[in-house]
Amino acid sequence: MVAHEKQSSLRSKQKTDVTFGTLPCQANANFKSVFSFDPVRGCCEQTQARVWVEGEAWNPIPAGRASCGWDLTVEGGCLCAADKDQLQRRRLSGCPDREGSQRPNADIFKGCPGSSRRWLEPGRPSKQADAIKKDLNKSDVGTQLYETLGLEGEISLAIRKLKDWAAPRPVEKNLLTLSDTVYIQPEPLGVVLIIGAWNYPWAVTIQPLIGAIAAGNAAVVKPSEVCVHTAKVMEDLLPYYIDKELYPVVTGGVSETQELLRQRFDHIFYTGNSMVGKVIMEAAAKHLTPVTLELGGKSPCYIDKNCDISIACRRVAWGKYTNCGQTCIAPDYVLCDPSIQDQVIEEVKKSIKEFYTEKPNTCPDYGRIINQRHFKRIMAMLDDSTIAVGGDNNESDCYIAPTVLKDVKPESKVMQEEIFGPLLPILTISSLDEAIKFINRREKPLALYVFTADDKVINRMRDETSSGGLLANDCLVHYSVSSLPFGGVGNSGMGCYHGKHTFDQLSHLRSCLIKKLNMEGVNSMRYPPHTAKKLGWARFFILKTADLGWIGKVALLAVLVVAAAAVLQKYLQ
Ligand SMILES: NC(=O)c1ccc[n+]([C@@H]2O[C@H](COP(=O)([O-])OP(=O)(O)OC[C@H]3O[C@@H](n4cnc5c(N)ncnc54)[C@H](O)[C@@H]3O)[C@@H](O)[C@H]2O)c1
Ligand SMILES: CCCCCCCC=O
Repeated sequence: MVAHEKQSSLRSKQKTDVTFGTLPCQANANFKSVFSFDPVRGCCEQTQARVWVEGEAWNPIPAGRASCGWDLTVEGGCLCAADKDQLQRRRLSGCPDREGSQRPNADIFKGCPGSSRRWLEPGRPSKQADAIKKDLNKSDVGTQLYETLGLEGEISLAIRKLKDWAAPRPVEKNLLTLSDTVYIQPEPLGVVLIIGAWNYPWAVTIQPLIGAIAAGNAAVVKPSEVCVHTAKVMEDLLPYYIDKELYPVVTGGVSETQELLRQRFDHIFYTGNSMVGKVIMEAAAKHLTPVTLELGGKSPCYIDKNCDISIACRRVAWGKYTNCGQTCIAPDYVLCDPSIQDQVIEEVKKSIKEFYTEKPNTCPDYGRIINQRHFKRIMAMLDDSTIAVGGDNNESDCYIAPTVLKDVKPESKVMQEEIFGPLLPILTISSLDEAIKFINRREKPLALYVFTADDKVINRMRDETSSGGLLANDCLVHYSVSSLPFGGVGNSGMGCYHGKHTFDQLSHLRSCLIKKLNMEGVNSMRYPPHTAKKLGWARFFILKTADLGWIGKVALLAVLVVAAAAVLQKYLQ
């Protein structure tokens, strides 16, 4: 189905919302507002679905009825519907350890039918790699290295850790709640809209999806239309491996995305540029929908005089020219002392040759600019700068050679926006202080790179600047560490993901305090009539004991128990 047909079918389904009364088991039942449910375990008691049966009020779906229908609703409209029994059967088969497990459940990633894992298995003829070759000239190995390897890692991490992530998380208590059970219970948000970008189309679109599924959400996946071939393959392949009713792929461009954005979701996870990020946030605000914005910007790279320039430049060249510079965390520009500029140029040049040969245009590991619009945008940045290395290009092939620009001025074109292409401007500054000032005068970047042998320089950079991530003596690799929250700050984004961070980002961390109905005496200090004496006790319990350590609290509790026992004994005599 082409994009606009799909959209209009979605729209027409939305209109039928409240009269969606064709459930197999109960013809007179209608659904509304289904946002919070457990698609992995299919636990109907926890759904917030409401069912209306003639002559009755809207009620939470009771177990018997829920088993006949399953509905994902956006803003009072039905986005897609599936038979829940069928989903359940599909998930259960081939997943022997599922019995009694916690929700959500990692089985969806294991060898179950519908598993998202098999399409990532290396060695399979890969439609993804073919498509991505056409879109960005990424090699098969490059696609595995930069796109799918990380996804495999995330899936296997989710399989290993999901039980822990989803389990109740006990928290520290104060003295007043010492006998209560106090914990955080992660729960699914509902339906997540994932809007992907084109530069690493699998990585940035599927990685949030893994976390969304792990956290027990349904998700609408909207790949970037800019990577034409990959979007098509994603649309074709995903429903084959994971449930299309719970994780539908919606393809299309700006108007389709805007149509999606008019709907109500429980979270929007957007990856792309900061300008569109504002559009997303504005649309989300209409429904008070929380957003994760994975944006970009100009990530600075400071090369200190005091470092191995050759190694630094090899790492910078790798970070810059991978995927032809179209990486959100690519070092955008270099700041260095004038005395090392020529050496930096020479070393980057050497690395370009080492990685991509004398003729990068014939090297299978060197990518292409995504399209001619971006080609023209990048080429226009060269107008007022001096090329030190590279500069060759071919519009028909969207080829721009790895390029280094020297003596670049802050006001030059290449410094006005994120480059997102294979141009490396070098700007000379006279000191670390000046570098820090330069960075702080601009928007907070997604990544900040510092190359130095001096820990003090690293510490100063860390303490006196702000950025999504900070890397010393390397580029890009923080992206591959699942335990690090990946995301921007300020203009480079909000929210974060990877590993458990995605799970948390796409869960509601629900505060739970479970008290027993006994020990009412302890509560008297908060009940009216309020008195100074009661306030004094409240102050003591809440404030004074806050600083006590674990042992202190137990000791205090023991004293209080003994005192209470003494009082009680005296009272009973
Ligand atoms: N932080 C990250 O993880 C990360 C990863 C990749 C890319 N990026 C950033 O993304 C940018 C490049 O991506 P892009 O923005 O060119 O990607 P893009 O053009 O593919 O746009 C991203 C998504 O936004 C949608 N979109 C575009 N215009 C829209 C509009 N007016 N209204 C609603 N939706 C719209 C597109 O359909 C697409 O799905 C760079 O700034 C890069 O740094 C960030
Ligand atoms: C290990 C490098 C992977 C880089 C992926 C970056 C995604 C953003 O553009």
